[in-house]
Amino acid sequence: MSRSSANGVTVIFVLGGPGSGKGTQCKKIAKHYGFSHLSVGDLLRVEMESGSADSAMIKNMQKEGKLVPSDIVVKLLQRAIQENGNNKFLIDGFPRNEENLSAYDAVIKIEPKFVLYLECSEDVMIQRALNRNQGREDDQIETIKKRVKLFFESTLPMIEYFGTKGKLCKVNGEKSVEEVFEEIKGIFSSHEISKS
Ligand SMILES: Nc1ncnc2c1ncn2[C@@H]1O[C@H](COP(=O)(O)OP(=O)(O)OP(=O)(O)O)[C@@H](O)[C@H]1O
Ligand SMILES: Nc1ccn([C@@H]2O[C@H](COP(=O)(O)O)[C@@H](O)[C@H]2O)c(=O)n1
Ligand SMILES: [Mg+2]
Repeated sequence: MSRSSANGVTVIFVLGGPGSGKGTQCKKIAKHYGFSHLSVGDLLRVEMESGSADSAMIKNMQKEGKLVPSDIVVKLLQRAIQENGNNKFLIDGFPRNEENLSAYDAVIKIEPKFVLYLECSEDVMIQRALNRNQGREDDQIETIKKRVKLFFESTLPMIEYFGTKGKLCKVNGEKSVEEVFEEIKGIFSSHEISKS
């Protein structure tokens, strides 16, 4: 039995390419529905700045647009969930590939209620990431292109896998922020998740 049904913890995976709006929408969902937003990219950035043994490796992987080994990512995620008093989590930017999902299933084991996918074209992703202006070292054109390529090669097949399991909820991420959020509210309502 999944832990979600065993102890009432709700997890939603939020996926999409770089710049598709995951962070933007997660902040709105968190505020509206009382979820805790765990951005795996942000957890890695915090770990990188902590000066831990993995700092240099994480910095290098992010700069190169590559994925950090799943055991490290899942440990950070597990700690973030355990330290948080909430029982409702949006996991943003995870799982990115099959290895991520296997490590999650082995350690955290909370079946996601559904997977929210923000679909965007490559051109829109690239323009948004380039214009983001948040000082991210990986928001420069060469790295963005690598991240987009990795998304199509490794993450999209995962997203399609969730579709075969009946877990996938896709929204048009190219609409305005408010229009995307309206679509998301419809999805939450159909899963009987109400405003906190
Ligand atoms: N629907 C939208 N329309 C226009 N701009 C948007 C929309 N959603 C997000 N943005 C803008 O696009 C940029 C990227 O958004 P965001 O940081 O939410 O993407 P992300 O999916 O979290 O990307 P990453 O995977 O790189 O962290 C930000 O500058 C944000 O303000
Ligand atoms: N599951 C993950 C998620 C992220 N990373 C690394 O962090 C970078 C930024 O991630 P965003 O979700 O904020 O875009 C990403 O390019 C990877 O280097 C990861 O390794 N594994
Ligand atoms: Mg983000």
